[in-house]
Amino acid sequence: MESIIKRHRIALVLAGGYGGRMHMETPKQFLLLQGMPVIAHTLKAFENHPEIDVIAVVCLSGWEEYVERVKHDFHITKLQHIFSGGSNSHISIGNGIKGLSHYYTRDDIVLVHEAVRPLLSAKIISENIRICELYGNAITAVRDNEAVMYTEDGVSSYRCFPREQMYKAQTPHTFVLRDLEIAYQEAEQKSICAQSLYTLMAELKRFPLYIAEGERRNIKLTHPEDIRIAEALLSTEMI
Ligand SMILES: C[C@](O)(CO)[C@H](O)COP(=O)(O)O
Repeated sequence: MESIIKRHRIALVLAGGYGGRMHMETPKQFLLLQGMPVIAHTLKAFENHPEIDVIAVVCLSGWEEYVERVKHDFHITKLQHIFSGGSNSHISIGNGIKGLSHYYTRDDIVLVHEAVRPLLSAKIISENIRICELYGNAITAVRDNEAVMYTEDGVSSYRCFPREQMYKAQTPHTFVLRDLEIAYQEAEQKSICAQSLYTLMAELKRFPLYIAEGERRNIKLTHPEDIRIAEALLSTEMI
């Protein structure tokens, strides 16, 4: 009889940054949002999703105990690994991939998500898994609703892109572990330090990248006003 090996679906949550643009002492992934740490909202989204088996966090140095406390206080039972963050997101993702490679097989699926996108929905997680299982990868993205101006000097623009063809990348970015390992090996050989996993994969051009429908509310907390926007979005959910 043919043996059926179950593929793990792993959420790799990135919480390794300082969030300088937020101008707060506390890194933005640990700020409170409706009385609950931002990262707790994010971890809950994965914890509550039936298709996610394991959660791993890439954590800013010195905040590991805080994450352990969040795990305990908010009953994040799927959180099984905390890996060290690096000095930028490229290195942090690399640390996460190396860490996961010790425990999981190369066919397992990894959803790489920024802790500072706490309004992640179950629908986006399901869509990432569906698209990745169908095509081999998934990048969460939303259609753009504004014109995009291309500029080289930040002063003038001579080029625009058709709006219908523009999408904004969000996270999760979902890949099989094998492709993540290969991409990071190649990045190391070519000394590439990418801004995000999406930009790395786009630059390497190893395969097409497939869109998983995102949501406008899946915002990334970057600037102080984003906290108020997220609070407002969360309170509309409760009505
Ligand atoms: C990954 C990302 O959120 C996709 O839009 C974005 O590239 C991250 O950018 P940041 O400069 O690291 O916040």
